[in-house]
Amino acid sequence: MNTRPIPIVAAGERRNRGRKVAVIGAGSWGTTVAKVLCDAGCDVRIWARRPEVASEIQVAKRNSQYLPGINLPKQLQATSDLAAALKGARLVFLAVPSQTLRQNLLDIEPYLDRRSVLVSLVKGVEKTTTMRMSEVIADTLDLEPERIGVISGPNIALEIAKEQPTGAVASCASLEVAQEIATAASAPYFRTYVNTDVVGTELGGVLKNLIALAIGIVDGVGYGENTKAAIITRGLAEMTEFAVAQGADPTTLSGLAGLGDLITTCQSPLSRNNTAGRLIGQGYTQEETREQMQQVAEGITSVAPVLEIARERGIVMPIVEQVQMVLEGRMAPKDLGPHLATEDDVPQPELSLNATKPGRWRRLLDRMRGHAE
Ligand SMILES: NC(=O)c1ccc[n+]([C@@H]2O[C@H](COP(=O)([O-])OP(=O)(O)OC[C@H]3O[C@@H](n4cnc5c(N)ncnc54)[C@H](O)[C@@H]3O)[C@@H](O)[C@H]2O)c1
Ligand SMILES: O=P(O)(O)OC[C@H](O)CO
Repeated sequence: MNTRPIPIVAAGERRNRGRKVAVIGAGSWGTTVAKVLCDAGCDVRIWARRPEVASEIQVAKRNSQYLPGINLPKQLQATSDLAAALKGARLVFLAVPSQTLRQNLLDIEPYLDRRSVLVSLVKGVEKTTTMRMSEVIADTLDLEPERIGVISGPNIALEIAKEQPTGAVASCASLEVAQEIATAASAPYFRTYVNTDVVGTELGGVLKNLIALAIGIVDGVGYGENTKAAIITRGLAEMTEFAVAQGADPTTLSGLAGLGDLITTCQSPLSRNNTAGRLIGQGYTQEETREQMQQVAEGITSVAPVLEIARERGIVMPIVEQVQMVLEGRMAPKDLGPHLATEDDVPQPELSLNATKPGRWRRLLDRMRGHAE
C-alpha cells in the first residue's frame, strides 16, 4: 500500500482542475482571493472596473495600487469586460464595496450562468435598506438560498497575499455548496472551513468592523491594552447578542468569522477600520478621515444601519452607540473607554451574552438569589 502523504497543493489542484470561477472587484481583497483561487488550482478570471487595473494584472501580474510588491499567479486572467469575466463561471466571488453591490449585481445579471453561485466577500450592510449582502443578492437577483454563499474570517488581504497562513469560513444554506466554495478557496496557506450559518458568518464580518473602529479610536487617544481588551471582550458580547437576535448560531461568533476576525481587525495596523478609528481618535472628523482613507472602511457606513436594527429590536449596544456618538462629534474620543458599562446603579454580573439587557439582568439576579423562574 502506498502510504505517502498527498501534498495539499496537488490535492487541491486536482479537485479544482477545470473549475471556472470569476472574481468581481479587483481591490485588495478581490485580487487576494483571486490569487488564493489560482493557487487552489481554479481557472480564475478577475473583473476590474478600471481597464488600467485589469491591464496591469493581465500583463504585469501585479496590482500595484492595492497589493504593492505582490507577484500574482501567471495563470490569473484579468479583464474589464463583465461578459468575458463571467463566461462559464459556476462560482462568482463578489469583492466590491457594500454600497455599490446592488448596482454591480444588476450589471452582472445578464451574463450570469443560470446555475452560478454568488459568493459575497463583502463585510458591510446596505445603508439604505439595512440588508446584509446575501439579502441584497437574494433581493436583487431573486436567487434561492442554495445559490448564495459567503466567505468570512480573519483575512487581512496583504498578509494572505504574502501567503501568511490563516483560515476562513465558507457558508451557504446548502452544506454541499458551502463545501464546493471551500474547496475552490482552499490554498496551502488558506484553510477554509464550512458551515450553514450564513447570518452568523456574515454578521461576524460586519460587526467586528464596528468594534475595530472603537479600538482605533481609543488607540488614537493613547489608551493602552486594558481599555482595548475590555472593548474587545464586551464587543464580542455585543456582536453575539445582535447576531443571535437575527437568527445566528452563537458558536459561529466564537469561531473564525467572529472572534477570529475581531482579533485580527482590532490588532492589525493594516486594518482600514482600525486605521479610520485611530484617525478619529486623533481628532480628525469623519469627513477628513474618509478623505484620508484611500480604501473601503466598511464599518463607518455600517454603524447607522446596525444601530437602526438594534434599536428596533431592543438590543443594547453600548460600544457601537458610543462609536456613533464619537463619529458624529457628540462624544469626545477620550470618553469612549470609561463608559463601557451601562449607567445602571446596580453593578452587573459579567455575562458573555445579554449583560446589558435589564430584563435579562433582573432574571439573572433572581436566579443568583435563588428565585429561579
Ligand atoms: N482588504 C481586506 O483585507 C478585506 C478582507 C476581507 C473582506 N474585505 C471586504 O471586501 C470588500 C472589498 O474590500 P477591498 O478591501 O477589496 O476594498 P478596496 O478599497 O481595496 O477595493 C475596492 C474595490 O472596489 C472597486 N469599486 C469602487 N467603486 C466601485 C463600483 N461602483 N463598482 C465596482 N467596483 C467598485 C474599487 O475600484 C476597488 O477595486 C469590503 O466589503 C471589505 O470589507 C476586505
Ligand atoms: O481592513 P479592514 O478593517 O476592512 O479588515 C479587513 C478584513 O475584514 C479583516 O478580516
